[in-house]
Amino acid sequence: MNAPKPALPPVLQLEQVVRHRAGRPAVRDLSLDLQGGQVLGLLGVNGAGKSTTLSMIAGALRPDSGAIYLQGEDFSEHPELARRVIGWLPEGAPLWPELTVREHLEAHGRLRGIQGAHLIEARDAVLERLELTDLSRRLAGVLSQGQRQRLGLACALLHRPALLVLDEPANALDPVQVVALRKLLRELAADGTAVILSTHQLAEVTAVCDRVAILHEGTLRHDAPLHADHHDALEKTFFDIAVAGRAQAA
Ligand SMILES: Nc1ncnc2c1ncn2[C@@H]1O[C@H](COP(=O)(O)OP(=O)(O)OP(=O)(O)O)[C@@H](O)[C@H]1O
Repeated sequence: MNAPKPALPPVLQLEQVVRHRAGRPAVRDLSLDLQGGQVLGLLGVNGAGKSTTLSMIAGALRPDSGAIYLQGEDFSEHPELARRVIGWLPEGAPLWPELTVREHLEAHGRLRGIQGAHLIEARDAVLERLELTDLSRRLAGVLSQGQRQRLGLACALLHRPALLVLDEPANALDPVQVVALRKLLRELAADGTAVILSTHQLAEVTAVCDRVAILHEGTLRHDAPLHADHHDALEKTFFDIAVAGRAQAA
């Protein structure tokens, strides 16, 4: 009889993560994990702690306490894991205006140790996937907002990360591109990529996520599976948490 395969560790694991900003708690005691192939929607009102959480996962901010594990390894002991394991689209897709679209992708690839023919192949594949091939020689500084967003996504995807961390990925995309993005995220998940996606658009969450987490004042208030037909239930849960939080604060 074959021995059972050892279970893979979660792609991402947060254990009691705490982070203060400007002396106030921004994320409190946050624990969650994410398996390959899962798409987690992260919701919360303004200031709930979503971007702070994503920045810690991507390695741009350090937790004050608690631990983050990537593929079972302690991130604080192996910060270099971020470059290999994570693709990050920060809020607003920051870019270098004086570099062209293809130069951005080549720079991102080199930072991750991809070179030569592999780099060209990876670059051209994401250019095509994000419908940027015709813009590849254009300077980032003259791209439209939606085109910038797609370039940010292309940079995040270039090295085929196991975990995609996306802050408002549908921002500034036109409706055709929004639908294309949903399809892309579902395809990546089907290939085993874990995705964590922060947004204010409940419709984006119900369209692509199979799980939803809601943060309020830095605390995880809800973490449950989600089905595409549960939009109304999600809206009710979100408003219950947001409105109750406001009433308590008043
Ligand atoms: N650079 C910063 N310096 C000081 N405080 C910050 C900074 N960035 C965020 N904060 C504070 O940390 C808390 C969490 O903010 P965060 O940006 O993580 O929330 P968010 O859920 O992403 O909000 P939004 O939906 O408005 O983008 C807020 O109280 C915010 O004021």
